[in-house]
Amino acid sequence: MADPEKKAGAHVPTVIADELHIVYRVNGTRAGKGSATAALSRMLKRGSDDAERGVRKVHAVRGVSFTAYRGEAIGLIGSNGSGKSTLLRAIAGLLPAEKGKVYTDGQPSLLGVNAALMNDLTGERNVILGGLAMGMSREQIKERYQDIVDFSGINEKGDFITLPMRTYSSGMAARLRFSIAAAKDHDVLMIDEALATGDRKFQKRSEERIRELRKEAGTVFLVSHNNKSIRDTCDRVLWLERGELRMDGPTAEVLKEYEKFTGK
Ligand SMILES: Nc1ncnc2c1ncn2[C@@H]1O[C@H](COP(=O)(O)OP(=O)(O)OP(=O)(O)O)[C@@H](O)[C@H]1O
Repeated sequence: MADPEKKAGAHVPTVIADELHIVYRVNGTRAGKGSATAALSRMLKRGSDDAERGVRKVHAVRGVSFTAYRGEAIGLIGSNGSGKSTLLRAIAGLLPAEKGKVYTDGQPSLLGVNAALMNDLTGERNVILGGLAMGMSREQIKERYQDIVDFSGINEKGDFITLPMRTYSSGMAARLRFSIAAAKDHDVLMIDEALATGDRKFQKRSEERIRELRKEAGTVFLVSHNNKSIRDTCDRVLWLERGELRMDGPTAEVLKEYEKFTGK
């Protein structure tokens, strides 16, 4: 349950990014990349600089700073490859900062379209696993199990929850992932494009749940290319372009500029 004291306190920071830089290192970008001799020569060159060893750097996030507060729903927008998913993964603690820092209050949860559930296990087992992975107790999961299944709508077209997840369509799998993640009250919940995958009816339900999660005093980040989803759920938007924060402000203002930029 959300802490009522935290709830009452307006402007409590939950995530602070301070001049954050994220750099990916990609191995094997020189000729003969896959061969054993290339691997051996890389090992022998240990200690020399990255470029010599055939390591390419991708500077995905460049000096991003912002502070997110409790009760905010923040949209992350920007063209393909602008660094949105990278920024979320860094906030979740899945990627190290090259320079700068991320501070978070509580454990942020990242819900991606690719969030790892086990394809060979049934939906039912995945609900339990996912719940345990988020730190819920078996009793809490039992209590919320039916709500999760009902919310996902997986059983609307037959008893699919007892079938392995590999038999689900991509939309059904995304719905189940969202439903599992949304069953818990998160301090910081980050959603990567999950809404775009469900059908319109499910999108509406998810948007409703995002609004509830915000009321429960958490902070929600939503990455989406769907400006309507952003408009309907977020009150603040961060616009990234080429890894830099181009604009940070109220949804209407930022979307207006972004739509000018994309020519819509
Ligand atoms: N694992 C990785 N290794 C190397 N480079 C990566 C990796 N993942 C992403 N990148 C690079 O980092 C940059 C930012 O990618 P990111 O996925 O964060 O963008 P995005 O804004 O989420 O894009 P999209 O809207 O297409 O999902 C891109 O240049 C991409 O090529």
